Amino acid sequence: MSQAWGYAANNGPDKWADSFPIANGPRQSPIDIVPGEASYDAELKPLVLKYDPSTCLEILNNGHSLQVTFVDDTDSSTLKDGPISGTYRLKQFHFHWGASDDKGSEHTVAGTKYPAELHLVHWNTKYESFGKAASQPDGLAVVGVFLKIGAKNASLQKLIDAFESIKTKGRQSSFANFNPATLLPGCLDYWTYDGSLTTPPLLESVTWIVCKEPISISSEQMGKFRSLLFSAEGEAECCMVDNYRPPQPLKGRPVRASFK
Ligand SMILES: Cc1ccc(O)c(S)c1
Ligand SMILES: [Zn+2]
Repeated sequence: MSQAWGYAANNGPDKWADSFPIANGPRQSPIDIVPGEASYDAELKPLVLKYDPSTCLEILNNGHSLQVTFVDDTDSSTLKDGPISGTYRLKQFHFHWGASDDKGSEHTVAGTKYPAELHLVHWNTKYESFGKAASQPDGLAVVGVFLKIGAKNASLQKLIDAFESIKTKGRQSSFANFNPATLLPGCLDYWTYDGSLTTPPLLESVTWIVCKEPISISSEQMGKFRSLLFSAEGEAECCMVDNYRPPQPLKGRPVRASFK
């Protein structure tokens, strides 16, 4: 794949293995989660998420998704317990979504696709940085939250209100005092398994924590996500949609549930 990776026919998920052979590795993500085949693990702890809104730094269009980035030089915004050991710091969150409401999530639940999926990316502080952690098998922990069409979401609206300033690839703007905890569902029951980044370099360093309960997004708000562009200013406009990787082979991995 001579050109940069993306989600088009010529550079999308089916082509990623050309430049990133790990795409066919043993612990790739996302997966289809089959609740009846997940095993309840009574030893799994509740998630402990502590987020400090003052660590929120900026919102950006990186050409693949919209991303909100956090200051991660202290343990102000962290994930602990759940299936992980130690302390993982929040680095960023971003989304994956579809061109229509019948697709867009990366993980699926017994084959069901949600219109979008939120990823909260955390790195293990036993390593000195996100970059170092990202290459370690226990380096990252990503909390996945499904989005379901329903009531308008006031927390997502705060992100959407900034979209005009990040419409095109490479645009970023300051984004302060946002509390990512407001994007979490009320119930934090989850499935967990060992996987990877879902975008190149597809590093197999992620402990996935996928929440069972979705959060809501209205149809109008979903339309605003689809108004963002993959393309940079001055390029032919290409709507940022279908920026999701389809489920990958489980290859014998156990999927555990924190709930009965
Ligand atoms: C670190 C990171 C970057 C992009 C992603 O889609 C995910 S899932 C994780
Ligand atoms: Zn992601």
